[in-house]
Amino acid sequence: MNILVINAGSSSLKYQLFDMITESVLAKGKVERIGMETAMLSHEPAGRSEFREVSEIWDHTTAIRKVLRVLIDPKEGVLTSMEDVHAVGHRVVHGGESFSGSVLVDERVKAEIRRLFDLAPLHNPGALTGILAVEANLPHVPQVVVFDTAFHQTMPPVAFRYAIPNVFYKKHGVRRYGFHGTSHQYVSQRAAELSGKPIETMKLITCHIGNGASVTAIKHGQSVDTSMGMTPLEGLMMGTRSGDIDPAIVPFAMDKEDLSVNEVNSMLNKHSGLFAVSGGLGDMREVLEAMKEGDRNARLAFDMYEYRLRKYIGAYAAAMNGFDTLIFTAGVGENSALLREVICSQLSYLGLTLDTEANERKGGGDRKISSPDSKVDVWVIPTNEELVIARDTFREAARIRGLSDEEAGAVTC
Ligand SMILES: Nc1ncnc2c1ncn2[C@@H]1O[C@H](COP(=O)(O)OP(=O)(O)O)[C@@H](O)[C@H]1O
Ligand SMILES: CC(=O)OP(=O)(O)O
Ligand SMILES: [Mg+2]
Repeated sequence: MNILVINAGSSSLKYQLFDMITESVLAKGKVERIGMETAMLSHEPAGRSEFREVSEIWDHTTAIRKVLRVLIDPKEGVLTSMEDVHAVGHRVVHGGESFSGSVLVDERVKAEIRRLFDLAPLHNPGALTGILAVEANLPHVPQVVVFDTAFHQTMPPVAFRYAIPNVFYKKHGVRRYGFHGTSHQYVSQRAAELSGKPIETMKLITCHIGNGASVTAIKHGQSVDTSMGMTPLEGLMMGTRSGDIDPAIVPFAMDKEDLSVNEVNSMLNKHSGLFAVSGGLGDMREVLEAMKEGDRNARLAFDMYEYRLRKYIGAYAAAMNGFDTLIFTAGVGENSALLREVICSQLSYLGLTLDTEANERKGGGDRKISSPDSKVDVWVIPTNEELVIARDTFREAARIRGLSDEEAGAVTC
């Protein structure tokens, strides 16, 4: 069975095609700058060189059509016909309180994703457009949605409620939802597998540190608290997002700088974080480079970023009465040995000791970076949200066909 996984943003769309017999990636790629004359498709068939094409792509329906075409292209493609796409899985950022797991797309699911546009205006509209575009191009193929919020639905009210009047929760769904759930779940399960311990006995803190960044406390396999909130703005300092601030700053800034709701939202989501403190560098690689050259603003940005993450780790240690496993994942977490080292050097009060050589060793893959006598195991585990989406989609697609996983893996039409 071949599963196409789609992660649709507002102006871009990433995809991966999996063969579920071997869980191997047959091709992956992305369409960027959707809605412009210079939209670009980059397509990477496994083991072959990347193919790029610039053209006008005005909407997601056309973008998906382009992706399907390149997948069956005689030269660049990896499939013989569109019939070879057996199911499609989508990443949807916000599932609200309605979804605690992945579901097959139907009219109710689409309506619910639409209803949640207000809570995730940057993410949910693109996802729904992606679903409708697949429907238009592949009308008979089952589609499954996997929500960033689903894994965090196990959080107790003490973690998910805000201390503001009830009406906001009851009437408008104002509460902590948490995001990156697919990634937090994947790396925690992977750490349990690699350690040979049942996850039901473990207390983990998972740090997903990419462009967007969040930390999660996972007790016995369940998310019990996480740093992102009603939207992906709360919590850690990020590339261009502020993370936690005094809420009184919002009306203050609106008043003093005469900002509208949209402007203040944009200020906090797109012009804050590393970008604001460093003076224009929103990418951690640029911040690290500038720091090396002695740039003091970049240094402060890095120090704040690290300090805030370390405070969350301390908070979640308190929330779970200790923890046994710390995981770093996503772009910064997987690649910045410096960030990991600075954080871990300040966690020695927990009996945590780093194997500095293992921490600095280059090369991807899952790796333990704590020393053998450390009281807390520290892992770097590359995240793989697409694989989780493919697995969930596979399971749902097999279920509706009444097939076992083994029978479903062998499906070729
Ligand atoms: N070698 C590296 N060292 C430090 N940071 C890195 C490195 N490679 C990538 N990053 C950072 O990872 C971030 C992007 O992470 P990623 O997980 O790909 O983000 P997203 O999926 O949210 O777009 C960027 O800030 C980038 O600078
Ligand atoms: C939810 C979220 O912040 O996602 P991303 O990190 O992909 O922006
Ligand atoms: Mg990401």
